[in-house]
Amino acid sequence: MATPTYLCGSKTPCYFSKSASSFSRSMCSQQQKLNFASFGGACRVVQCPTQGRGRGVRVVCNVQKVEVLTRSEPESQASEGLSNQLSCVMKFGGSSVASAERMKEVADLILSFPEESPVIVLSAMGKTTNKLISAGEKAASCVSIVSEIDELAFLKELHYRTVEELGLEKTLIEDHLEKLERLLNGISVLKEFTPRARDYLVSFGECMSTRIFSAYLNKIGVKARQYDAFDIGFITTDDFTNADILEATYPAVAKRLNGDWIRDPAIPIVTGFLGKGWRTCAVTTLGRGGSDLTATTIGKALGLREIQVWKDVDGVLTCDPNIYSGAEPVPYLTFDEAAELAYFGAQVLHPQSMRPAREGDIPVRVKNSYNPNAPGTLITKSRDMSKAVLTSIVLKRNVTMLDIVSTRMLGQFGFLAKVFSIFEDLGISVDVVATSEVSISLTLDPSKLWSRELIQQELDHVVEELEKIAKVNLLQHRSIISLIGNVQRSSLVLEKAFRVLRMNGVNVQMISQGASKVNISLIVNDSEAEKCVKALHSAFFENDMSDID
Ligand SMILES: Nc1ncnc2c1ncn2[C@@H]1O[C@H](COP(=O)(O)OP(=O)(O)O)[C@@H](O)[C@H]1O
Ligand SMILES: N[C@@H](CC(=O)OP(=O)(O)O)C(=O)O
Repeated sequence: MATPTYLCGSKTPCYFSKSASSFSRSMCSQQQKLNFASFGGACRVVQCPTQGRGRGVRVVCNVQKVEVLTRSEPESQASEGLSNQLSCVMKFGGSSVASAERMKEVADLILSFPEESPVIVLSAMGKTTNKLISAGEKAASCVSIVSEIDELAFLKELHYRTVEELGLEKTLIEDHLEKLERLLNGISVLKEFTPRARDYLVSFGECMSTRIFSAYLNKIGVKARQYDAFDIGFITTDDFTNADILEATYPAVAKRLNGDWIRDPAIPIVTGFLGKGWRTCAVTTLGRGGSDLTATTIGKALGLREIQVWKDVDGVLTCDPNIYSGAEPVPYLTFDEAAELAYFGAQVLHPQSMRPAREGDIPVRVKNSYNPNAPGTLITKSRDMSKAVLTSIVLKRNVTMLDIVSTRMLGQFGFLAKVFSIFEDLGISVDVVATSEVSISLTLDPSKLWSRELIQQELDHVVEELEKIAKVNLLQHRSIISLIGNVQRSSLVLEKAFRVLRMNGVNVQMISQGASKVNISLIVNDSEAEKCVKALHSAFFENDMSDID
């Protein structure tokens, strides 16, 4: 490690200043090489202890110009360099905090924005949530000796190794891992894995990742404070595995985070994905990928300047990179576009996450924690649509479609109302709809069905109820291809899309372009869907568009 040269040529390290928020370089007489008590590659507001004006001189470094010489052990008053207001949210998903190495990189990344006082939202490490769910399923079904469940051993090893590699105490997560094992034992005895137990079980992932990361920041001298979302006012419905945030959350979260920040500034490290059911007071989860929603909720609650969601891709892409590796980042999106995209299956954002951001009118930036210099995607209320045709193609697989034809003659009224009241009574949400006076084609939202794991019984029941008033044709294994873009130019989009589909021998079974100004949905067979997405991507994003412009 290079020998540090301290601020103003001092032989002792510089101290972090109290409440310094402005830079007064002129106060520092010597402009030589500075070490601003850097941590993790970033520099912060510091105080010069030896400079002529004595302690209390406030200096904010210009990060670009500062040469970082050491990762010095900082002084206890590190947090005092933080500004007097929280400024943004930075959410890091599981892929961003999958290992000790990644956590160090994320810490460096956060500290490379010294002008920010962020709220950090973290997901569970890597695939922890999946592992917890399969551990719960095994405990409930086949395995009687819980300690033999592979996933439990994996999670223990991952978390203890991470703690060790970060130079932290095992005790930090020991309690959680012991409690986790006891919980799995309970599930194994009962042979029952209810949605409520499932939410409590998966909460261990975020509870541990945030404790580890917060302890690491404190270790490197950045004052941080861990929060469990269910303890700081994230109040939700009691819909375990898919809970909705309730309004009371916003003032409660703002009061807690702002209050603590004003009293004793420390970077808040909040568990993503989790809440507390308002009736049951039990831990709930916000649906898979729900940490994005935690981030936007905090952004709105605190009225922050920006919400950043850090992923493992260069932003929202023109299609799922797992379907087509040539997908390109989309630089700008509106909240409406992003919401449709997420709702119709783009895994990159949680379907509900745009709502708080839109309500609070807070820009959301999707960035790549593996490639921070990539510009990412900026999501705002509006953007220049004059040149926009198609923004992104989204695929939602394994969708169930229903063709419902009234058994009565033409001219009857109330048919649509009757059909939809059946769905309402059964609590099933409908995705895409196309209607005539006597027939309806629609698709059912699979996530709603999956989350309650009642797929077949529920479908049978739906059909049974509908058959009282109509002929019903149930079609499974369908896909929705959503063309997200400028529906003001729908004729162009449709002309090109249908030409591509015809050339690929694909028949569209249903089409919907409704009130949404940004989405045209096409239903095709699951087996043809990927081929369609690739062909559409190639036609819209890789070929010359002049023939349709
Ligand atoms: N249109 C899309 N744009 C970007 N990523 C997408 C898209 N569709 C699917 N994905 C997938 O979403 C992943 C990122 O979302 P997610 O796994 O929730 O990230 P994280 O765990 O970091 O929050 C990407 O790795 C990519 O495979
Ligand atoms: N850990 C949760 C919540 C989440 O948001 O995760 P990620 O940000 O890694 O998608 C999940 O896997 O669903």
